[in-house]
Amino acid sequence: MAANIIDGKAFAATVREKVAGHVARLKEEHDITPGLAVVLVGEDPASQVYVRSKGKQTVEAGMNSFEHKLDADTSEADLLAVVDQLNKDPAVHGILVQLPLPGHLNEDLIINSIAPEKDVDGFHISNVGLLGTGQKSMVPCTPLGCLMMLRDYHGSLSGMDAVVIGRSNIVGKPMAQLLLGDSCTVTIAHSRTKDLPDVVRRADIVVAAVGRPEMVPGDWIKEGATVIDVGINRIERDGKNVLVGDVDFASCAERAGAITPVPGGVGPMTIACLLANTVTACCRANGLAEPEGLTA
Ligand SMILES: NC(=O)C1=CN([C@@H]2O[C@H](COP(=O)(O)OP(=O)(O)OC[C@H]3O[C@@H](n4cnc5c(N)ncnc54)[C@H](OP(=O)(O)O)[C@@H]3O)[C@@H](O)[C@H]2O)C=CC1
Ligand SMILES: Nc1nc(=O)c2c([nH]1)NC[C@@H]1CN(c3ccc(C(=O)N[C@@H](CCC(=O)O)C(=O)O)cc3)C=[N+]21
Repeated sequence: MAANIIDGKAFAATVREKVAGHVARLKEEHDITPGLAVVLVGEDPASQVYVRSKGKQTVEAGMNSFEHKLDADTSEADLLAVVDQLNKDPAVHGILVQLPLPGHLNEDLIINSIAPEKDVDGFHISNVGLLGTGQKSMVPCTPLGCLMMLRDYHGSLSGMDAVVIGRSNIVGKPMAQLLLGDSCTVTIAHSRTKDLPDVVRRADIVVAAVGRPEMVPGDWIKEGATVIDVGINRIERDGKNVLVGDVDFASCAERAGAITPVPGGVGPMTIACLLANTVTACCRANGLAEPEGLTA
């Protein structure tokens, strides 16, 4: 079987269009412009690329973008002060602190200092708890983007067997919560999982979020399964720098029913969902009805 390619890039463009529509309506009817603040500590080149692309797309959607670039040796107290200032700023509806942070900074402490209602990454413990108990929260962008593509492709996910490979707080765990919320039977696999190939072979839905280039080969994939590749790995191939996912695309596409490519799959959806979360946060902050179809 040759898999259907799930075009995350095109899907993300439709999400951004919806976002832009809501932004225009907020301006026209309420004189409100949603604002997203991104805090980048240090000069990690990949982070800089991502932050730039996010800022550009925020402005293209009609929103305000605020960028705070801090030195790699910024103290915890100084970073907390920046977050505090953004928490208090009424023009800022969403705050994202780019991860990973330099080693001397306590990530949990910093993330939990963000006002939960402005935490558009959905990483604050309050949002994690709300998501885990099925209450209204801010939903992490990458898992939300994956869920949107899965729902769009399958309609209902109810009763499907899903395997999430990876148990990080930013991707694996919230992804598993969302799939559970949609009534999948969910398995979370990780580096200590016994017989990963066997676990993956049972899955109707495979979400790979490992950070190991092309780790999942096609012969682990059940015929007709849906494969969502979250991995973003820069490797050198034939003397060139290329971007590959956590699954071996060519062999997985031979067996899967549908698969997301890298680049052009989950990545663009992540940024689109960040914009969507910012609009959602802005509506909630102003007591306005939330846009439909932009949250989980
Ligand atoms: N497209 C996008 O928008 C985004 C992409 N990413 C990408 O997704 C990938 C995962 O990111 P993230 O969750 O932050 O990564 P982490 O490094 O935080 O987590 C990786 C997970 O994979 C597990 N793992 C590692 N090796 C194996 C193995 N051999 N078999 C099974 N499981 C294994 C680890 O297990 P254990 O817990 O036991 O160590 C861990 O739970 C990366 O490539 C990252 O770049 C991340 C965020 C957004
Ligand atoms: N607080 C925080 N929130 C995040 O959401 C967050 C983060 N920190 N740190 C880093 C990871 C990674 N991440 C990506 C987003 C988009 C692409 C993306 O758009 N990728 C393009 C390719 C881009 C390229 O060519 O490099 C694609 O897959 O098509 C990739 C990776 C968000 N992250």
